[in-house]
Amino acid sequence: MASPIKVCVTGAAGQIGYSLVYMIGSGAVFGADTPVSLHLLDIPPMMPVLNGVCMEIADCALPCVREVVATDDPSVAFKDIDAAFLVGAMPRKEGMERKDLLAANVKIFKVQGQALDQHAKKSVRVLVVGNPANTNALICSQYAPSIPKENFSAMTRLDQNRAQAQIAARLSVPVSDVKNCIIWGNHSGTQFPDVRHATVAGKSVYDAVNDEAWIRGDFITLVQKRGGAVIAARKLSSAMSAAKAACDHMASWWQGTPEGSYVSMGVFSDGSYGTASGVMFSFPVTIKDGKWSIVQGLPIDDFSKGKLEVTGKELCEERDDALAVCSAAQ
Ligand SMILES: NC(=O)c1ccc[n+]([C@@H]2O[C@H](COP(=O)([O-])OP(=O)(O)OC[C@H]3O[C@@H](n4cnc5c(N)ncnc54)[C@H](O)[C@@H]3O)[C@@H](O)[C@H]2O)c1
Ligand SMILES: O=C(O)CC[C@H](O)C(=O)O
Repeated sequence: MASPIKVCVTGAAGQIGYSLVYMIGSGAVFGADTPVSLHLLDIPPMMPVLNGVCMEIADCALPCVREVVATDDPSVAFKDIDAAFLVGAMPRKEGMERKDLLAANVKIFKVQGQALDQHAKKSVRVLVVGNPANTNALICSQYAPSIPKENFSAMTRLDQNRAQAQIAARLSVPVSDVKNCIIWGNHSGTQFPDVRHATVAGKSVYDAVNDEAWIRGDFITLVQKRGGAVIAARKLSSAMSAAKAACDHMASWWQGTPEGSYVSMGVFSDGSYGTASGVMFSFPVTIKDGKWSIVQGLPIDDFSKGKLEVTGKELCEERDDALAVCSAAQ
């Protein structure tokens, strides 16, 4: 076995953390032959709970787990790490607005950006899960200027998984047959789940579904509102599916995308497809040797263009609000 890679999970005592640390420890992300050193961060009042999580990790007897570091100190948690899952943040509860969440959470990502800048490897790959994920990833990157901005990403893989699962259910096929559903823009109610270029067992999803009104209507709304529907049902934010998606995202980033497949990731926008630049916009990407590239040249019709504009506008507004919160906090 190679030497362990250092993987940090923040919010490790929380709901998503509980599923995520097991999945990482089981080898599902970095490979069954890759040993990991788990760096688990949470806030001081959660240390007893985190201690219980550590006990359970030990009791899982996972061959990949070589070391567990549990701490409330970001300088310890981020020391020389290769990969970070930034989950630690407040989830939205029923009745809470997105703006309330932004004000509460964005400051965490400023502080963690600064800590990553000082303590992590410059090659660290950072996945932001905590909401508002795209804008938190932007702020984190902004406060970590010594780390390339390409090393920061936001999670929209849960939305992609949700979209692919809905298409599979509609067509009564295994979800593994459905590929290349795209999530454009923000991980929010303005995201654009797009199946124009998706395939089912190699054929066009659009043709197989053969119902444009559904694809442009109920399907989009269902995916956009799925997180809220889970909160309404569970009285808690999605956790198992979020942890699975975080693993899928990091596994794609680490291991690359298969030929002909792409995945959706919130990444620093260069203005591709006429989108807002300077925000973390979710695009279809391919990944090779640890580097993502935005898939270029997909035809975009007027309907899609309108959707890209709406979600891009929201991301610009969130960025401006977040920067105001961060400068007020100085
Ligand atoms: N991007 C997505 O698709 C997606 C999906 C689901 C949930 N989320 C978001 O993930 C976040 C976590 O959700 P959860 O259900 O696990 O919440 P949770 O409340 O169960 O757990 C969050 C954990 O983060 C910890 N925490 C808070 N501030 C911290 C800090 N500064 N440093 C380290 N840890 C800190 C808390 O103590 C808690 O243990 C929320 O913001 C939620 O909205 C995102
Ligand atoms: O707060 C929300 O509405 C969504 C929570 C989470 O990001 C999800 O998608 O399940």
